[in-house]
Amino acid sequence: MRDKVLIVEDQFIEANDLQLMLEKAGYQVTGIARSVQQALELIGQEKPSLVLLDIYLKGKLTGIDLAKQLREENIAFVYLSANSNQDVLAEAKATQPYGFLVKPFREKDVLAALEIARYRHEHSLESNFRREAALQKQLAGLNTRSVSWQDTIMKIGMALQPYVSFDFLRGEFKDGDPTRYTRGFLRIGFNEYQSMGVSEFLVMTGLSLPDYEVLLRSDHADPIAAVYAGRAFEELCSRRPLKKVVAGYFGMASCLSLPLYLSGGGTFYLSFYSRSADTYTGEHLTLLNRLQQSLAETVGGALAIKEATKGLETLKEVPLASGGNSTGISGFEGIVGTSHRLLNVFDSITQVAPLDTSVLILGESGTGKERVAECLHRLSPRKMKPFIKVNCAALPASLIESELFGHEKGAFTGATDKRIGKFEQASGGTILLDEIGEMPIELQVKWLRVLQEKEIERIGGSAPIKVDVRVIAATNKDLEKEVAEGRFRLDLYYRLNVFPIQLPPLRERKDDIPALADHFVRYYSRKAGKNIAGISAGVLQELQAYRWPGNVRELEHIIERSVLLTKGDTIRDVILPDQKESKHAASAPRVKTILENERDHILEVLKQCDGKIWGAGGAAELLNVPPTTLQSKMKKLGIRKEHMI
Ligand SMILES: Nc1ncnc2c1ncn2[C@@H]1O[C@H](COP(=O)(O)OP(=O)(O)OP(=O)(O)O)[C@@H](O)[C@H]1O
Repeated sequence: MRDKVLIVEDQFIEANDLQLMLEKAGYQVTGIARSVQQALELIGQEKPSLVLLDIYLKGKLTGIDLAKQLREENIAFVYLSANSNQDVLAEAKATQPYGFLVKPFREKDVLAALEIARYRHEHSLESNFRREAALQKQLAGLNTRSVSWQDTIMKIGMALQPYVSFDFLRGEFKDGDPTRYTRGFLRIGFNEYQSMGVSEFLVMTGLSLPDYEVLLRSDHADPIAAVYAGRAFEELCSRRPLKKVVAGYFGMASCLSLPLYLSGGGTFYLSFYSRSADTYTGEHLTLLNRLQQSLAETVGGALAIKEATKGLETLKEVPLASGGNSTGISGFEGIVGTSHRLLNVFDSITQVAPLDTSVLILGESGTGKERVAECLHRLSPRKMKPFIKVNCAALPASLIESELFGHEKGAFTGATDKRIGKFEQASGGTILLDEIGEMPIELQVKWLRVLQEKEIERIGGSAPIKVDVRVIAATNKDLEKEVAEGRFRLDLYYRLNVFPIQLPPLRERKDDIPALADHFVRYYSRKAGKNIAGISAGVLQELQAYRWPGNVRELEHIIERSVLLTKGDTIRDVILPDQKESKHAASAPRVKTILENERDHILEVLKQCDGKIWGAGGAAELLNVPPTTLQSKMKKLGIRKEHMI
């Protein structure tokens, strides 16, 4: 069946050119609309599968207004735009388009954009269906019979968390006594929540019961599900002071409210709050609206049980986290931290790990992208199969192809044997393409074919080989910028970007620094055979004030170094790059070279080991390199025995 495309464009000539172009390529054009109004009429008559959408149109409404509606109706759309200002582009991007074409465009750009849009739409639809089915199953399987109503709300919240992420969830039954059936759940770990009834809420927020009751009476809930972010959230808080208390006390920045109409009468409200302003979108509303009935049945059942078993509540309060040192969550081993930004990453991992979808991990260098890729593999049904890593930046362009796809014997000079490429080695498992932004542009087109057709061809091979591999790509580059500058193919970017996971830089999750520092102190202290218990409060303050351009990797190196230099049982001094520069500023304004730093580091370790290189407690062991390597490095760096004392 031919794909149906609607063109929404007020420039007559451009719209006609597009129509000719599309029809020539085999698309069926369902019409040309010059305004949002006209577009809606045409969609009403015949639903297109794709819309090409200009931002500026005739009439008051813009393409961005129409885009919001298209999202709700699940119709894919690609923006056509002349160079617009940043604000308009940001607003357009927030509607999550399936592509962007900047005028003037060539025919092949239009056709490629439509292809990509269709692919992405099918994939997101497919994964949405799978997600929703999984969630429905989980909700239906909730055992609400033997637990209290609070436990039921908590279980619902936990089941929804990967899909509708929240840092605070409030459930309340508004009809009748306002202090009954009200519960808040503050997220304090991946699967840990502090449950609070009205009295705990009052203690925490410092409100008196009479004040609370006054606030409750003026708190008129929404009759339909709604999302509030940015100015709308501020406005909501000014209208509804109870929301303001939650936002102010727990630091929330957006909210999604969902009324559940219970069959036994009355309405139960679920309010999801997030510390990030951009958490909730129309897609969350669509999902929750579809789940509304089953949620209402589950909650209604739980409240009815409560009536029948008054006094039999068994909710176990989850204690507040005591600044734990690791997530302790199975599958996330090795990833330390419980900041809300990191918990959101865990939610995304939980959501996508079991599927076969490609994942693109984005984040600055040292934020833990490789760790996340390992988790995705470990939590997937492919966990018993290989996990193969390829660092695209470390391979010379001439070798990448044979490294990835392998070669036949005699394929080129020097190919004396057949070689199985990394892709085939990962068969049945997962391949991580690290530093994907460095992949040479000539190879990108081959890679695109592999993703599309799931088959590879060895160099010198005569036939393609089918392979079943899940692809995870990672980069610290801004791929959209790379695309704009012609270094990365747009089509490959869209193929990879089906499920992006953005890792926050360490400076945006400083609450994780104490746990990370503690983790590294214990690890390196054990490794060096020392007995260092922790770091002083002053050092911790310095660590929290620093900006961490090198992220967790930099923190790890600094702690490792401090462990080696510390004599007592507590780290009381730490040399951070800025500090080091300013300490040396007066006497030596020159910045040290990497080799000089390496020399200093080796010397410090050698001094600490009294010049011992080999064996237990020797410098080679502490530096985790073979003794022969250390000796040749020392020679190269001009380190001699007399320097060590
Ligand atoms: N949350 C974390 N908990 C514990 N260790 C971490 C965490 N995040 C990163 N690390 C450690 O920091 C170092 C860098 O992590 P990783 O190699 O995964 O980063 P990356 O983002 O892939 O970096 P690059 O872009 O430079 O390849 C590793 O030693 C890793 O173990």
